[in-house]
Amino acid sequence: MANAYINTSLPDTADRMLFAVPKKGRLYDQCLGLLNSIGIEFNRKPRHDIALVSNMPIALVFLPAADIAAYVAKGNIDLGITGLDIIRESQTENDVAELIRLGFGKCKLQVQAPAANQTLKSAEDLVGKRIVTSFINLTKQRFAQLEGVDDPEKIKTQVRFVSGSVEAACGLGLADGIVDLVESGDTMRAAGLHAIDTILDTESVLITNQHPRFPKLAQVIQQRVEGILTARKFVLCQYNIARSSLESACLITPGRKAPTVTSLEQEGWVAVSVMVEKKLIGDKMDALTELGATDILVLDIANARA
Ligand SMILES: Nc1ncnc2c1ncn2[C@@H]1O[C@H](COP(=O)(O)OP(=O)(O)OP(=O)(O)O)[C@@H](O)[C@H]1O
Ligand SMILES: O=P(O)(O)OC[C@H]1O[C@H](OP(=O)(O)OP(=O)(O)O)[C@H](O)[C@@H]1O
Repeated sequence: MANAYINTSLPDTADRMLFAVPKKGRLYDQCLGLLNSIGIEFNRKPRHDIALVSNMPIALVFLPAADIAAYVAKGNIDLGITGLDIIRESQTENDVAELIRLGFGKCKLQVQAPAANQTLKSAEDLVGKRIVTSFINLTKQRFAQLEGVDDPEKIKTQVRFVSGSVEAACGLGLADGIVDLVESGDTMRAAGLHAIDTILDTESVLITNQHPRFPKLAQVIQQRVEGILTARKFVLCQYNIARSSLESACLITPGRKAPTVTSLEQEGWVAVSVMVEKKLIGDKMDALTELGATDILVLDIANARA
């Protein structure tokens, strides 16, 4: 019998790798920025959650971040970007392969309690009390540890699910403590809460299922992402140094593998070109200046490949 429901406005994704990215929320802008920097071109029509990539055999699928790990784990989707917190909460860590930590969406899953309550100083103080959270599984696992119980379903602490505005629960008298994501801490401070325990440090991750249908293409995406992350993490530092000081200079800037050294027209001097971690560059420049290096230049790296 013919398929009674054929939606001809849906793009044909047969023979394309399905790559899920968050459709909105905290990770959305950074994900789009990453897709752009790895050269993925697409045109997403308004209200459409599937977009065909024009320059690669990939279809992007825009999904709620909270669902992506489960789709990838089940094999419906080949590749995805989501938070580590979501992978752990949806208990999919054994069914997905973590390819790369992406360095954005960094925050902590914390137990928070009213700052004014002097009796709640650590997570142990909430054992047996009421907790509200969107992270039911991770919260139950943490309290099972604290209670010394093997089965998280058998804890005496009462853990209740809410889907958002978790921080309001204590003020409304619905909870003694909450478990939620914290980045700057502003949301919790505004709600009169403070951290008494950290359950997980999370960030966004590129994941694939254990049996990817397009392993070569997934590897290409992984390599491109790694290149962009390296480029963001390092700068290229160039300087001139007396050959007699080259050994000391190489100790200051050893590079990822080794510095490139070229001779200068000026007798006894060499030019050095080397990758340096961005966060260390100020200290390195100071040390090189002290050693007598001149013409120190620092250049951004647009892309990189090992
Ligand atoms: N404050 C934050 N700082 C950094 N990363 C965060 C923060 N809040 C959430 N994240 C990360 O982004 C992921 C998605 O969170 P987000 O709140 O955007 O979800 P959402 O799918 O938009 O849901 P919602 O319906 O609540 O908007 C989280 O699982 C976490 O990995
Ligand atoms: O420590 P902060 O920098 O204040 O960030 C923490 C807030 O960010 C997340 O929510 P989000 O703002 O994404 O909205 P949501 O409550 O709708 O999930 C989280 O649930 C906290 O409420």
